[in-house]
Amino acid sequence: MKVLVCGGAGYIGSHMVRCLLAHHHEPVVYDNLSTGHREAVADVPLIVGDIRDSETLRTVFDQHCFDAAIHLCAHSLVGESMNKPYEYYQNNVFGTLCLLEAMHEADVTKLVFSSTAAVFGHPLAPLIDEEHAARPINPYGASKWMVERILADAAPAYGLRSVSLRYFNAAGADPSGEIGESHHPETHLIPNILRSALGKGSALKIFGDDYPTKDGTCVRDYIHVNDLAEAHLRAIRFLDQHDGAHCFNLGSSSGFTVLEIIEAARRVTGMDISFERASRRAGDPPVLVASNVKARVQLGWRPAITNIDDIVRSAWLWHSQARY
Ligand SMILES: NC(=O)c1ccc[n+]([C@@H]2O[C@H](COP(=O)([O-])OP(=O)(O)OC[C@H]3O[C@@H](n4cnc5c(N)ncnc54)[C@H](O)[C@@H]3O)[C@@H](O)[C@H]2O)c1
Ligand SMILES: O=c1ccn([C@@H]2O[C@H](COP(=O)(O)OP(=O)(O)O[C@H]3O[C@H](CO)[C@H](O)[C@H](O)[C@H]3O)[C@@H](O)[C@H]2O)c(=O)[nH]1
Repeated sequence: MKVLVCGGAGYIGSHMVRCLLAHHHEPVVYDNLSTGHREAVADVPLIVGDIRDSETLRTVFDQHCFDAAIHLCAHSLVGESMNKPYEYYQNNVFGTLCLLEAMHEADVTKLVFSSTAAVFGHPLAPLIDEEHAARPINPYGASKWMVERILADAAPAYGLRSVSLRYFNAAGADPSGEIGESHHPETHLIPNILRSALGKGSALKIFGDDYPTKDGTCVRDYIHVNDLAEAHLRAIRFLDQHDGAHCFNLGSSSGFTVLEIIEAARRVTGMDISFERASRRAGDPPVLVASNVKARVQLGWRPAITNIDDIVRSAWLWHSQARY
């Protein structure tokens, strides 16, 4: 397959590109490099462009015959989205509409979209399945939910086949150590812990230790980035057999507290990682854990890397020798 990977120079996108190559597919990356890295996709065609630039997109679709598109572009920081909602809706909703229109004109009918656990807001159940109500509590989650709604309307109107993959917490890095997570500023927990172990960045802070969880810190479902990539391939194959708009929650179905992740990092690095206790971060739900039953049954997907130390170890390999 020839696959357009929008946002392919980013953290998850660059792992997606490697996964496509490993399965002998042909990825073409489209990315404005706002948070992505040219070095992360050195071996594949990279078109530097913005999804909101319809003219450039049209040229790309004229020049290539794609079997499917994977759309990972977004602004994706929850806290920032509270202060800059226009920018979030502009990039995440308007940008997606530009891509969808270009796909429609080019008759590309299969899309895998990066959605998020943030569509659920404050969860009402310990394991979140696809029946759980979507009630986002910040503009980032709302923008992703709006796109899911647009995809549902696009199916009967234009015949667009789509899968929205709601990632829980993407984590880890490719075992080659050649690509990994590199955001500036970095807000995610595992990179912040490992950077702190390396003496980089500011002191590690735990945001809130008074949540109703076993040790008072937030629980998250960490899923290896290569397992996420694999799910996209399965989603494209699923769309060969199914029309309509579909969604799947992608997680491991087990949760770890912030303190447990720090413990895992201590075991992996052999270092004593110090931290400060800070107040809660606005918009953080106490617990977010996926039920992955639907993805297992309908996509035949199951995470291969489930041990939290293995996930943290793969991230450590990257952070201890990060190339970009
Ligand atoms: N990292 C996570 O834990 C997580 C969890 C849930 C959902 N997601 C979603 O997954 C996707 C990828 O996340 P990531 O962590 O790899 O982020 P990232 O910032 O590393 O990657 C996003 C990529 O999209 C590009 N991009 C952004 N806006 C663009 C535009 N208008 N035109 C062209 N390129 C553009 C960026 O340059 C970057 O390469 C995002 O949509 C994010 O919302 C991520
Ligand atoms: O330096 C840090 C960083 C994070 N945390 C805590 O660690 C947990 C995980 O935080 P991350 O920032 O790593 O991840 P989030 O769960 O906030 O966000 C992730 O999941 C969201 C879905 O809820 C979005 O999709 C988002 O893009 C994705 O990064 C949270 O409780 C957070 O408060 C800290 O204590 N210290």
